[in-house]
Amino acid sequence: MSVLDEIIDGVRADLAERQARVSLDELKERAARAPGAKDGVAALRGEGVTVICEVKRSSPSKGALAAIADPAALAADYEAGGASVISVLTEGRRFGGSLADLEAVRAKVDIPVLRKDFIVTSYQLWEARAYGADLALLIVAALDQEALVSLIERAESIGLTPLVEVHDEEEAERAVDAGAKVIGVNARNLKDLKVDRSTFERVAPEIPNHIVKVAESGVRGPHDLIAYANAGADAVLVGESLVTGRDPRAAVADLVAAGAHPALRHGRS
Ligand SMILES: O=P(O)(O)OC[C@@H](O)[C@@H](O)c1c[nH]c2ccccc12
Repeated sequence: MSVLDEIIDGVRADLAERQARVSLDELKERAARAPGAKDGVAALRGEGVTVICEVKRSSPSKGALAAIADPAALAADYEAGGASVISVLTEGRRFGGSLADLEAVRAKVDIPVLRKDFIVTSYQLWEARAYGADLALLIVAALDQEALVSLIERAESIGLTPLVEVHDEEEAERAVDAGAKVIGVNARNLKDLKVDRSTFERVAPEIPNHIVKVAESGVRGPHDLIAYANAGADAVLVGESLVTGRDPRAAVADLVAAGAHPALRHGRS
C-alpha cells in the first residue's frame, strides 16, 4: 500500500469518529455562523509571486519538525512577514494538526486560510468552512475523476477555493478538465515522499495560464522561489524551512521580497 493510501485509511477512521459525534446539519449551522469566506484566487494572484506559509508540526517523511505550541502566533508572524495565505495542516496522525489549529489561526489572521488535509468527502469541506477556512486542498491522486469534479463544485458552492494538487502531467490534465482554478504541483511525490524540484517545470506547461499555478514543497529559501517563479509559478507553498528556521517572520519577508519582481530581476517574460 502506498503512503498516500495508508494516510487516507487513517483519515477515514478519524473522519468516521467525527461524523458519529457531529452531524452534517450541525456543521452547516456552524458554517453559516463562520466569517464569510475570503477570495483565495484573488489572494494568490498578487503582484509577483505570492507565498503560502504552512503551519506544519511533523511529516511522514521527516517525523517531528517543530513543536508549534501556538499555531496562531506562528501564523501571525507569517502574516506580518507578508504571506498571502496561511496553510494549516489538520491531519492528526502523521502531521500533528487539528481543526482546533485551523480555528485558532482563523481567529488570529486576516488573510485567507487553507485547510490542508486529505479530503475525500464533502463532510470535510463543510468542516473546513465551519472552522473558518477559505481554501481547501483536494489531492487528485486521492480521488477518482467523478469525486474530484463533485468536490470542486461543492467546495465552490460553499465559498471555498479548491487548491487542486497534482504530481504529474496526467494528474494536471485531470485537474484542468475538472475545472480547477488553482492547481498546486507538489514536488513531493506522495507515493515515496521524495522531493524532486524539477517536477514543477515538467508539469506546469500542462496548466493553462488563466489557472493559478502553485509550486508546492522543497522551498528552502529565496533561490528556490526564484527557480519556481522562472518556471512559471504564481505562488509557492512553504512549510518545513519556515517551521524549522529561527525567525519565520524574517524568512517569509525574504521570500516575499524575492517574489516581488521576479520578472525584472530574473528575466522572466
Ligand atoms: O515542507 P515543505 O517541503 O515546504 O512542503 C510544504 C507542502 O508542500 C507540503 O506540506 C504538502 C504539500 N502537499 C501536501 C499534502 C498533504 C500534506 C502535506 C503536503
